[in-house]
Amino acid sequence: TNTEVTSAFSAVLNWCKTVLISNQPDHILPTLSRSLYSTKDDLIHAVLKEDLQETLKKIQSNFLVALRILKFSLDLVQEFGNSQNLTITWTQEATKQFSKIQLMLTKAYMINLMKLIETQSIYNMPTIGMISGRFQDANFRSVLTPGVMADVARRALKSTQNGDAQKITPTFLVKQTNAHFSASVDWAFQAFKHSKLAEAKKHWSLLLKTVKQHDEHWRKFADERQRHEAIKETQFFFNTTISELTMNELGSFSETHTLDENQNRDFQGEHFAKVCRQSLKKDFSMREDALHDPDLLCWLDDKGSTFGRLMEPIRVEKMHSNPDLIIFHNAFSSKQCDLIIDELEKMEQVQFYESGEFYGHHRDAFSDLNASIPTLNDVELGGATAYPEIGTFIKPVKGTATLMVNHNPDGTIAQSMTHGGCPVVSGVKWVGVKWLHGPSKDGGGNRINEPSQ
Ligand SMILES: O=C(O)CCC(=O)C(=O)O
Ligand SMILES: [Fe+2]
Repeated sequence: TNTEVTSAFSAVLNWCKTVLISNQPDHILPTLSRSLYSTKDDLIHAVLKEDLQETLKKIQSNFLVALRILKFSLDLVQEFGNSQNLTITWTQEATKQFSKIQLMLTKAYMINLMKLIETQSIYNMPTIGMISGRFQDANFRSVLTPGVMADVARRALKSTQNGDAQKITPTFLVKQTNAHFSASVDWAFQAFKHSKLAEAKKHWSLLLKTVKQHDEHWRKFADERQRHEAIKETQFFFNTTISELTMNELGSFSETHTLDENQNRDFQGEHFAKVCRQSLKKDFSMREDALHDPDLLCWLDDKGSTFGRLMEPIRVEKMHSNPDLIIFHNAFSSKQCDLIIDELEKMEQVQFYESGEFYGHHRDAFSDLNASIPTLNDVELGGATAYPEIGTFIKPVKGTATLMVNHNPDGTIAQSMTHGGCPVVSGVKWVGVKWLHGPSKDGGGNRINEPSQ
């Protein structure tokens, strides 16, 4: 929840109000208004009319902005407050809230850092490939901002220059960035403050330069074995440290973030990563040996009508037999996809991923049901569904639906249908998950057409 942000903000506003009502010196107001509003009039209007919804929304959606405002206000109190003799309570309150928010930020920051590190490990991808084009987003969200990226890169580079490049493991990065947390936030502030294009570009090119240098070192040390070790280390650190932080320091902020058990990086985890890496490079979804497998075929499905045959037959691709894994390439129109997102969201049957988010390899829990996974948008980069046992992947293309038969004919869960969502690198991913009774269970009610020669 955003209770802390809201009450911290109310504390700031109460102070503003007192300042305004008690006719404070004119030079306080422009400074104050810069932190929240573009003009002094805006500030006076908002505070006196108590028309604060918009500002609250702005602040609640971005901890970095909230933190900046609070930090700024604290400076103001220190500078002008004592002479006004009205700040003791407010200062105490604001300081308390300020530190809470900072902790929340630390946690959000570390989670994002983990996403970055995991994504980089899975794809073995240079950082530079992960950050291009993301600056636009930086004003409104704290997910993988240039500040986070720059910090990772800066710390990695620094350790490289000190001659301990081997220490560039996720644990090292997390420890370092945690210790130097405030420095990285400052960097982010600079980026926000100078959000004019020219300034942004300057920051950006500095960042890119640093990142490039880091990547050269990353490549050197990124052989399979070392990454595998590094990921195990990360997981340990992540599970212990984050939950300690949450329990001991965040108090009422109770949401704990732990990695899904299924994301245990066993040998198959490396397969998952491998298939994800392939998916970034290739455009087709058919597995490598598919052309020689008589069971795997592509055909057009006319949905049982002449009209369907003429107008819009579905292109069907069979990726695996016994049990079946089948792609329906043009199952939905773009408009239908948009509607489906709305509908499934209400039923909580839609899965949403942002940059760095993924769903580790797993088997779906119901042995008697099949999964249909409609892809509801196009993803800029990443986000394929990987099948490590089969050694194939399905790219997320808007309007495609995958049918996955989750069970063997005897009803047991099919090992071969182990799957997971690869990290989204750029863009977002919406997929629906729909559970269906399949042909082998209900005797053919939903039978899909077999290819007709
Ligand atoms: O996001 C994906 O590609 C897969 C989603 C999935 O496997 C699930 O929701 O069970
Ligand atoms: Fe699944």
